[in-house]
Amino acid sequence: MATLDITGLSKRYGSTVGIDAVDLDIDDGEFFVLLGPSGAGKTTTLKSIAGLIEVDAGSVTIGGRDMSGVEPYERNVAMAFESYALYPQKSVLDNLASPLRSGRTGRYDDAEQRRRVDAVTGTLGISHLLDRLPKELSNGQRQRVALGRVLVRPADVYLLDEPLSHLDAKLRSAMRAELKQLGAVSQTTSVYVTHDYQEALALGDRVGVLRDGRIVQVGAPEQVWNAPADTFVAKAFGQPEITLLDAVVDDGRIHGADGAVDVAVPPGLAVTSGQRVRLGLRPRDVAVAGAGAPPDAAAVAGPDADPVAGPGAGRSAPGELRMRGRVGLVERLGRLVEVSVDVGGSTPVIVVTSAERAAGEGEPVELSVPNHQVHVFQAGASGEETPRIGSLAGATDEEDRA
Ligand SMILES: Nc1ncnc2c1ncn2[C@@H]1O[C@H](COP(=O)(O)OP(=O)(O)OP(=O)(O)O)[C@@H](O)[C@H]1O
Repeated sequence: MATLDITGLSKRYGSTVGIDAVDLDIDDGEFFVLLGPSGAGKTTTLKSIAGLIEVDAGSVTIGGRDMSGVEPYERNVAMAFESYALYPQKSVLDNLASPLRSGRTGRYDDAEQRRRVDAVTGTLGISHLLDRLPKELSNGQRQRVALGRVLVRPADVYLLDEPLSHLDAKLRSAMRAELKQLGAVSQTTSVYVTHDYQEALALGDRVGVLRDGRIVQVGAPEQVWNAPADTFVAKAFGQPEITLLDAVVDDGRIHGADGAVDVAVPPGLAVTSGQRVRLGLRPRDVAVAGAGAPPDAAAVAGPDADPVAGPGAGRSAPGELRMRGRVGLVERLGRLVEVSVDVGGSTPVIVVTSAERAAGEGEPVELSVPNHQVHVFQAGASGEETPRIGSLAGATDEEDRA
């Protein structure tokens, strides 16, 4: 059990930035997830903590002890790599027990060894494989044995690098649910690397998002989900990606998507007249109010409004943003469908909805999004990531940013 503090950690490989001034304070017993795309610096961070690479600057402190100059095997960290290293000539049981037999991390009699091995193999679903050799295992089974080898022995910190990446989706989600329940994991400070946002949200006590070697945001899963620090984080969480609509602030209102969006600036949102912004709408937060006239169209848009007038601003009900549009592409995703709705402007709004609620291609629809789920970001050049300013929920805006 130990805290893990990382300060100003930097590592270059020639001219390539591995990590750049990474700071993290991880609590004793915390399960911390590092999320980022390929090449973001996740593995470099883990290897730096383990002492497997020499960093250019910064420090790693485990349990209050500075690790500068401390050899990897003296750091009392256990690391599981995505590429699993197992002894090819040893059985699964012997592979799992070998960290307990080395004597480096304490002495365990046969009964204790067996108890520890049983605890991890039960959770990892590999109890029936104990007599096999690594070459007699599938990749997913091999990966679980490699993870078991790490978790079988007590350590101050577990470093887990995409340890479930070779499992199919179903097994992976079952396994991640159980992984955190495992006594050793729940009690040990752990850093878990993934590029799968669902895994990060499901597992992390907190999540740190890495981009180009830098930490962009650290927070509890609901914080990074509800208040992404910038468009990069917003895009990293959610599939399909968040839609970003260009808009502009004018005379106390936000106008966008060629008139489809017209909404008052909520109190507390720090924007000024003339400022360009981006409105972020997550596909699962957007509801299709109905094809053609929604049942409550008269109440929402007034008796004179034409609900099938095509793209244009729906009058927003209190608490939500409404937009009219026309359905473009409809793509089935099993029970759900992904619908692309042209609301005017150059960017379609992507909606994920149930097949029953989806309108057909070409049909007019009205979309609605709760105001607190409409994220407002600064505008930027194409491809540029920009910070979040807040949301359209005036009342909860301060809370969102806290
Ligand atoms: N040994 C090395 N030599 C040169 N460049 C390296 C080396 N290891 C990593 N890099 C570079 O450093 C950057 C960060 O790599 P790192 O492996 O930490 O990323 P990652 O987030 O773990 O990626 P992935 O998800 O693909 O494993 C990348 O640009 C990578 O190409």
